[in-house]
Amino acid sequence: MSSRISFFEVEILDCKTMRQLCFFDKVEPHLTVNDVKLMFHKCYPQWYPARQSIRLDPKGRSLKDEEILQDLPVGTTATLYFRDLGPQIGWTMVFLTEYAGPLFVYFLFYFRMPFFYGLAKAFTSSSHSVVHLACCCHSFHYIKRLIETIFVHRFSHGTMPLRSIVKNCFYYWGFAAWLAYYINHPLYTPPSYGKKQICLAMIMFLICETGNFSIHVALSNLRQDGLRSRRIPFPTRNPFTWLFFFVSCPNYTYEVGSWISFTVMTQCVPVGLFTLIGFIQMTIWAKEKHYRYLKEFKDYPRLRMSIIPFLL
Ligand SMILES: CCCCCCCCCCCCC/C=C/C(=O)SCCNC(=O)CCNC(=O)[C@H](O)C(C)(C)COP(=O)(O)OP(=O)(O)OC[C@H]1O[C@@H](n2cnc3c(N)ncnc32)[C@H](O)[C@@H]1OP(=O)(O)O
Ligand SMILES: NC(=O)C1=CN([C@@H]2O[C@H](COP(=O)(O)OP(=O)(O)OC[C@H]3O[C@@H](n4cnc5c(N)ncnc54)[C@H](OP(=O)(O)O)[C@@H]3O)[C@@H](O)[C@H]2O)C=CC1
Repeated sequence: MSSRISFFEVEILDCKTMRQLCFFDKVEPHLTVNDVKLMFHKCYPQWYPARQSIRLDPKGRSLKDEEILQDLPVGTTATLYFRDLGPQIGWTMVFLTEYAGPLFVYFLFYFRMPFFYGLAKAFTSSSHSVVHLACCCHSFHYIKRLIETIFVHRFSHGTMPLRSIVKNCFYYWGFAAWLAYYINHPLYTPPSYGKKQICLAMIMFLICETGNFSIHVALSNLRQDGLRSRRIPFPTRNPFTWLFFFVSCPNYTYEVGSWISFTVMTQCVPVGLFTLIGFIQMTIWAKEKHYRYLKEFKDYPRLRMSIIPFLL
């Protein structure tokens, strides 16, 4: 550590080419990585801070914005490496686009706009109660996600890569249209076991939605002090969070549960496919997150799996 140095010299090299991009002398030691990013941004206006990854090692981890220069293991001349993360989009914008889209798309089919099922069926309504129930559940799910995005989540990164939003929107918007087309189709047939199947699925759906919400609140509470670091989440007094005893990402477990319930309720193949792809993606993320917890926290509870208790 270089706590006795009065000023630093900071050079920033390109991660890939090792070319020097800029050099600052007389940099105050108490400045943070974020301050360095702002200085770098002045030299390169196209690379705003959220687009920058600043590292000590070209292949190492990105430094956190709040890390202080004098606490870094560097000499009087700090050599930092820059990587362009590509265009970024704010989280709130991302989620609003991702979740408002399916909500809107679904209604187009529910209200049977003239161009979907022909003019004769335009603006007619299904005689099956499950179709209306499915619309309520689908809308409830995405309205809940919108509310959580605005009022519950506390994200660590300010932004997300633009490419991710394209992928996510393709998935959400595309599937919303596909499954809404079949569920609201005039020839749609209700589930084989009728009311029993629908009621059971509805109860499961509500349990999973409540569970998912409870986990989001528990995760958000881990950052009540305003710090953006990751901590070990533990079960709280809310029984829905007790799934933390068994898995690292119970919010994903509940999310998959909601979509399985919706599949059972509607008995519709595209919904099942949507659920399967979501499950695969969430399993990949849950495993990555689980291994990161194990690496980062030596006292991480050993009983936990990634997404499915005792299995996966
Ligand atoms: C009919 C239609 C069919 C379609 C079929 C398509 C199938 C597609 C399936 C897709 C399913 C998606 C469903 C998703 C639904 C959701 O709602 S998910 C909720 C939204 N969340 C996301 O989309 C996750 C996006 N998040 C990320 O991409 C990452 O969190 C992150 C922003 C990239 C940060 O990663 P994280 O692991 O948290 O951080 P690090 O460990 O620090 O970094 C890992 C590497 O990523 C680089 N990086 C970090 N931040 C950014 C950034 N803002 N932009 C770009 N890159 C970033 C970082 O430098 C690391 O890279 P390396 O240095 O190379 O290791
Ligand atoms: N239908 C589908 O296919 C999918 C649906 N989803 C839904 O979207 C929701 C959000 O997804 P996603 O963002 O991937 O979920 P995460 O669990 O990764 O994150 C949820 C929130 O909690 C924060 N967080 C997570 N872990 C910790 C921790 N250990 N300490 C402190 N804060 C933490 C995150 O911050 P940060 O990560 O910024 O640090 C973020 O704000 C899911 O729960 C699910 O309901 C998600 C994926 C696919």
